[in-house]
Amino acid sequence: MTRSNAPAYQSGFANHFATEAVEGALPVGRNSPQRPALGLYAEQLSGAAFTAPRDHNLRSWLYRLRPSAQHGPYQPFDQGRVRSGPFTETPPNPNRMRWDPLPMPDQPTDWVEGLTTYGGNGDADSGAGVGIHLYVANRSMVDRVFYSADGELLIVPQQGVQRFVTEMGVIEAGPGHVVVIPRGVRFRVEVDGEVRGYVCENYGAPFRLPDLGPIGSNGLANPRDFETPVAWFEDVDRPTQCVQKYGGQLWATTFDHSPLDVVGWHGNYAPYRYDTARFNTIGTVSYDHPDPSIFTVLTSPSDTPGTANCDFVIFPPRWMVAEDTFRPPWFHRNVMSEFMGLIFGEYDAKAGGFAPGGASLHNRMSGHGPDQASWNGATKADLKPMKIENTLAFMFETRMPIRTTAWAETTPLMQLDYDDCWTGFEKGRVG
Ligand SMILES: O=C(O)Cc1cc(O)ccc1O
Ligand SMILES: [Fe+2]
Repeated sequence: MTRSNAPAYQSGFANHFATEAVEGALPVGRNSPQRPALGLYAEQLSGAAFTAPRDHNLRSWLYRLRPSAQHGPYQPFDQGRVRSGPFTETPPNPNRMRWDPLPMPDQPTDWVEGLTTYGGNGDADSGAGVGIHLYVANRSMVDRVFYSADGELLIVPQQGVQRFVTEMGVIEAGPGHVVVIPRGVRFRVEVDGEVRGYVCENYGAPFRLPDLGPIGSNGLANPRDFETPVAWFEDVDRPTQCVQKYGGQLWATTFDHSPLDVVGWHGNYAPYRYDTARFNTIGTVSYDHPDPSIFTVLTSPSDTPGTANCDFVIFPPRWMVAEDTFRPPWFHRNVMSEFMGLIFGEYDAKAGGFAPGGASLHNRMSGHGPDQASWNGATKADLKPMKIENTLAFMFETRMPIRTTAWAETTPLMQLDYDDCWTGFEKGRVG
């Protein structure tokens, strides 16, 4: 395997970048010259319809050692625990669910082999919904690359440093980072030990920054803090297996070379990472607990204004100063469905049971909120300014209910006693 040097990045969200690993690889003033420099092949990678409005149009031009078209037929590949929308393995289930952390593998396992689908909604073909996966791995992908034709991948590492060696450059990420790999972009994941993380496979509109409304022109995730790698390529003539997810199934073919051979590229369709430590968290400075939409990092809008196909929301370290307020998340029922994960620390609504690497699901209109221990603590707390520290939780919040896979409903990781964290609240006193 070729190891890249320390990755370098370009700053900005969905900028029109131009980057070349070898000087002169990029044509100047045109995209498709009669004979591209250095004998390279020009290829357009479209992430939006050609005719998408300009501010939604996503495409990049890649200049590569060999055309992407140079391969034989794809054959079905072992699905493992990967599933896809439409999710029909189990009937819709309104129950609140929580899972213990996905254990590290006891066999050598790479990122593709360790991918496990918990659930999702919508339908990959129709371009609406999400697939929700966790992954564990303890070895690098070797002579193997992966891509999803079904959706963009929002990856949330939870343990271990991981290198996403993509066609368009190398991204290093660990707990606290998020990585987005656009639909169709091929990559391998290199690891130095055990890693774990979460994936939102977004079948819908690509993630973008949320509007800020009255917040103004700065705040939440600032565009400058998104990092896209510079061009990087390898010139490797060993057979390389390319696994793709297409139409909900895994397929594989073998290239006679590494397809990570893009010498230069330009455009606004590219992978990126974001360090959540840079999130400008906004909250109340008076009273009440605001809706968690103020913590939205990225949103995949649907056709209904303000009603996301998926919002990616984080619960980062922050000051709590609200007066006369129950400060943790309130009890609530939500038309949107909420899948949560924990990167590190403790989540302020759950004093126990929600562990880093675990997950919870609160589907449409299911009652949830603080567990009893958190409620007890927060109702008695002395409301001095207080910092929630050393914690990072997140939520994939989506407009359609989430259906779980058969694996997720039957795994021993499922906490069958989850409901108990809300039993035993004393009745209100009216008499
Ligand atoms: O359910 C959860 O813990 C997520 C959540 C957090 C919050 O602060 C408000 C609403 C909400 O759904
Ligand atoms: Fe919630």
